[in-house]
Amino acid sequence: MAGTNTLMTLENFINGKFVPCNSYIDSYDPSTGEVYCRVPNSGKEEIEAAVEAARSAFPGWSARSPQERSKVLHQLADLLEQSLEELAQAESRDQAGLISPWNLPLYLLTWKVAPAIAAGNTVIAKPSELTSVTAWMMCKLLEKAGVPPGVVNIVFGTGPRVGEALVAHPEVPLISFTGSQPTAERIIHLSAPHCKKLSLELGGKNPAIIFEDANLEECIPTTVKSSFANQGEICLCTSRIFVQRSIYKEFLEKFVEATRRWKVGIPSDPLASMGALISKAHLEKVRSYIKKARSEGARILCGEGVDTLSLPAKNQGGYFMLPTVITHIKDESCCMKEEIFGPVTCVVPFDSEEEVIQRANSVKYGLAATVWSCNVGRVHRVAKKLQSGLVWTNCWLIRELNLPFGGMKSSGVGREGGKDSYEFFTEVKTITIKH
Ligand SMILES: NC(=O)C1=CN([C@@H]2O[C@H](COP(=O)(O)OP(=O)(O)OC[C@H]3O[C@@H](n4cnc5c(N)ncnc54)[C@H](O)[C@@H]3O)[C@@H](O)[C@H]2O)C=CC1
Ligand SMILES: N/C(=C\C=C\C(=O)O)C(=O)O
Repeated sequence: MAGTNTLMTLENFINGKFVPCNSYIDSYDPSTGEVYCRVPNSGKEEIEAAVEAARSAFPGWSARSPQERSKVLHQLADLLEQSLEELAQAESRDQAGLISPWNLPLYLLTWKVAPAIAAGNTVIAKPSELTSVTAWMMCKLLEKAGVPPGVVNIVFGTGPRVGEALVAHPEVPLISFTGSQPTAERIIHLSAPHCKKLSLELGGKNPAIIFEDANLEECIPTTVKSSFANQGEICLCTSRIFVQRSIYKEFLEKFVEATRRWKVGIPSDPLASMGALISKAHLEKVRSYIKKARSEGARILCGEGVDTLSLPAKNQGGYFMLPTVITHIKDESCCMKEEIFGPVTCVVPFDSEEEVIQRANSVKYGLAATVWSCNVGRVHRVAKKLQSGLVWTNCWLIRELNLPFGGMKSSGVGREGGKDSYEFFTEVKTITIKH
């Protein structure tokens, strides 16, 4: 870090060294709306240097045995664990290549970096310009962990400038990206001339299907969490809740009551379940969906425009909003079709199993779904018919990192995690020897 007034100033990490940049962009603290850090505005020049570093480091790193690489990764994991509190503090401040988004910054970065280098690759990572701090903090641990210079290079900056320079570089053969579908389209376009290998983890419009025999005592708190965890800014969050008509009224009353208890607060508030959204522009985008729903005749049962949010004076400029529940909305509404990526969820009734499967599958996305029922046969039947890369039944976000992770349809291409990451980050070679 270089000191500039009181603002934290990040530097790129290339070939094992922190390198300053010619220009910088401001990064905002979402809980106050104030600039708190400057992030390198890197471009082609920095990508050239990072590619050269990664290329030079590759022969040595890939020649090491898996056991040697594993030792280094375990050392890095231990160091990250020792810095957990510091990293959590930093991430709650800006919360938020391998091209990663802003919503789970360090998790999504390490989720890609670890399997890539474990398999013997060298990497260039570009974290989101909105949440770069914890990636930069991790760079400080790489040398200590024994990661040789050039094996992990981190270049900060915007998507159109440095992201595109990385994606289009002819010597970068493989891209793992998590983010939005329009950006994925651009990455496919830019990488097509080089036939690059791509892994794309994109958005979702995830349904929760709640049958009349569901255990509501478990289903309601879990569905509040699946809708509003991390401000609804997780690609796996629920945003369409289908409830069987016979329990619709009871479910809604209890769900709205539980949503009102989902406390919005500042990062230091230990009772808060939800903080500020990532940016002013994103907050406005999320609010615009609620406005649209209202104009279509939908009802807002709690949250935005209905309840009052009280915040300390210094956080009045922060990007906060209340968790919001929408009902009386048509399946054709953009709120039921598009990824909002905020603390907004729609609740609608259904009558039959066939009908709800068809409606749940009627969007372009196919990432995650939950199914709630005590009938084991039904749970299996429905889970099988859902067009969804991940289905949780009577639970949400139970994660085993070795299981395949990824979506169908517009939710992505490929799977990551365990064996799938290993296959993505390696090439199979067939050698036929005649003797
Ligand atoms: N995992 C997910 O499903 C995520 C979905 N989103 C969705 O995307 C919407 C917009 O969020 P953004 O942060 O703008 O997502 P984004 O897709 O624009 O950004 C994700 C990453 O890609 C980079 N990027 C952007 N344009 C690029 C380009 N042309 N070439 C290479 N890299 C590029 C960004 O700098 C960032 O590191 C959200 O509202 C949400 O709906 C956002 C983040 C994660
Ligand atoms: N990829 C995302 C979340 C992953 C969560 C998990 O692996 O459990 C995302 O929100 O972009």
